[in-house]
Amino acid sequence: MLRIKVPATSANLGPGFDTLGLALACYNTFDVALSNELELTGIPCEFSGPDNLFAQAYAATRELIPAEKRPRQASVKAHFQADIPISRGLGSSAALLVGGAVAANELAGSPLSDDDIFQICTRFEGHPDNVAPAVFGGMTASFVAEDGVAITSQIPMSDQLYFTAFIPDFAVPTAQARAVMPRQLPVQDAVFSMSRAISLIAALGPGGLPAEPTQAAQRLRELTKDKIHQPYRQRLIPDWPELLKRVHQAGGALAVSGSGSTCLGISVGQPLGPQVDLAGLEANWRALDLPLHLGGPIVEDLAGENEAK
Ligand SMILES: Nc1ncnc2c1ncn2[C@@H]1O[C@H](COP(=O)(O)OP(=O)(O)O)[C@@H](O)[C@H]1O
Ligand SMILES: N[C@@H](CCOP(=O)(O)O)C(=O)O
Repeated sequence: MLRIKVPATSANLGPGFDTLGLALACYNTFDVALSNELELTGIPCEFSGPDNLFAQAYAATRELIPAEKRPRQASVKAHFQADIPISRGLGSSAALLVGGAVAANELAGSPLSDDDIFQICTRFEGHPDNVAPAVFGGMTASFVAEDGVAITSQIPMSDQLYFTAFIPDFAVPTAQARAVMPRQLPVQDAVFSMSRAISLIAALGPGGLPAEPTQAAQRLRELTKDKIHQPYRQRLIPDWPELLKRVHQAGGALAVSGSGSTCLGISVGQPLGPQVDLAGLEANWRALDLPLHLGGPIVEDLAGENEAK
């Protein structure tokens, strides 16, 4: 029996639509073993059939394993402990895909590389920005080349940064949040976001922000602005203007996390969770101060012996 822990991810970081993402220390944990039949436990029953994303990624990854290394047992039993909230913009779908792909690979003795896992899961997810940090950890910038190959780079991060997930009690499925975006954009809106995304990458690196805390917060607020997706998605989050005001008063910046509904707070020097009052908003919100997760998914052999051997 193997235990696989895959981190939550927060994509876009404001202006880096479908490009930037980071891994956060909140996990989906999958206890997995080879089996002749698919058996998924610990999940809401509406998500437990063969179209479950974990099961789909498992099956697709297994097919890519050379026949001589493919385990004889055709399927997997997996128990989920899913701490990543579903359809809240924290990469729950990417975590399931990566969990399934890593399970298939590990139970076959790891014939595939991390990059293979990244390619398989990106094809399912349709964009690489959650899958890359879920597979490689830290903060990543990613794109899919014209030949269909996904490419990612790790971005060095300052250790002075704090990330806070403000999570509401309502879901926004990614498909819905993509549907509210316009099909075409004015060039000046694209430039608005592109210029901030590039400067944001530099700003989040070691020594990338002004040393004076008020100026650092001001710079982060400017660099997390966006005109590609946030203006449209903020309308799906009725508390956005008030939450933004409170986060700014607490000295932080705020971006829609992935496609929402979670909003990601970024601050320098101290976490925002204890500083931001969440009372009196329309929705019920909770704040989770989450360290960056570095490295890939965590794999532990619970039985001391991998069944594939
Ligand atoms: N714990 C889980 N168990 C089963 N399916 C899940 C789980 N978490 C996520 N999913 C799948 O992922 C979908 C949510 O994906 P999406 O709307 O992109 O949200 P997110 O922003 O959380 O990735 C769900 O509809 C379901 O199919
Ligand atoms: N770039 C995607 C990211 C979706 O992230 P999720 O965590 O909401 O699945 C988008 O903005 O649609």
